[in-house]
Amino acid sequence: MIRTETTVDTAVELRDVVREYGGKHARVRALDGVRVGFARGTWTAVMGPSGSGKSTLLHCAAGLERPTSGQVMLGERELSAASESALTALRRKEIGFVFQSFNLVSSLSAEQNVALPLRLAGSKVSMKDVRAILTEIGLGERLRHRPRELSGGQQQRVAIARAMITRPSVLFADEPTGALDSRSARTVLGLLRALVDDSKQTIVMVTHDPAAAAAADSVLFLSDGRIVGHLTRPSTAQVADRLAELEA
Ligand SMILES: Nc1ncnc2c1ncn2[C@@H]1O[C@H](COP(=O)(O)OP(=O)(O)OP(=O)(O)O)[C@@H](O)[C@H]1O
Repeated sequence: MIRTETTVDTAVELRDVVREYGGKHARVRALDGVRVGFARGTWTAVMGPSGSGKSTLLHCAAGLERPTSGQVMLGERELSAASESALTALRRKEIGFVFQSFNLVSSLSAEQNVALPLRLAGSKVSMKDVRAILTEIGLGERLRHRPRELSGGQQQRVAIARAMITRPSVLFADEPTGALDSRSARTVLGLLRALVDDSKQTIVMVTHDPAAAAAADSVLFLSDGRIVGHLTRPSTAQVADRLAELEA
């Protein structure tokens, strides 16, 4: 099995995960026996051609979808065997998710958006903590702004703060820089790097952008639902070359 680092402290592990879609006559095997462990405190990018299974891998690892067979372990707990209610609780407390399209609630301010996961989980909301995290990511002057009053990069930073407020054991990101200009993308990637280096956050990120992938600690390559390669601390050019080979 590929491990993203040699350490045995694995935050999420996929064991022989198969995910199929469709009925008997139009079956698609989106993941075809994926074995991988994501080490705690590391940042992994997942790349591959369109349709190679990247989003499916992320959704299975985050407990948003169940594998057809195989196991998904979040630390010691088997996500793939959890009941719906246990899964919902785990997703609220242990898993953070950031999307390409930010998915902020448009009627709520930045600070209300960040507080939302705590309210949903029925936890006590400390607005002091909410403001501290927004200030830390450079949005201390924008606490009361609604999403439409913020730039794309600022909205994505609010979305990251919202995902981090419950201190999840893993942060999953699906194309977090896909909708951003290159300067905002660099700011968001810098924020993710700081979370890994300073807070030992585990991040698993799907991206199409070789420069974003090169900001991670390692890059996994998928093709036809299988892991076909792994690079550690690659350059942007190395990532682009490997992707071009897979797309050829
Ligand atoms: N809900 C679904 N129903 C049927 N087929 C699906 C479904 N979701 C994904 N697939 C299929 O599974 C395969 C993998 O899809 P997935 O979205 O994981 O790929 P991807 O690598 O993320 O693609 P992209 O880069 O284009 O977003 C594709 O063939 C896709 O058509």
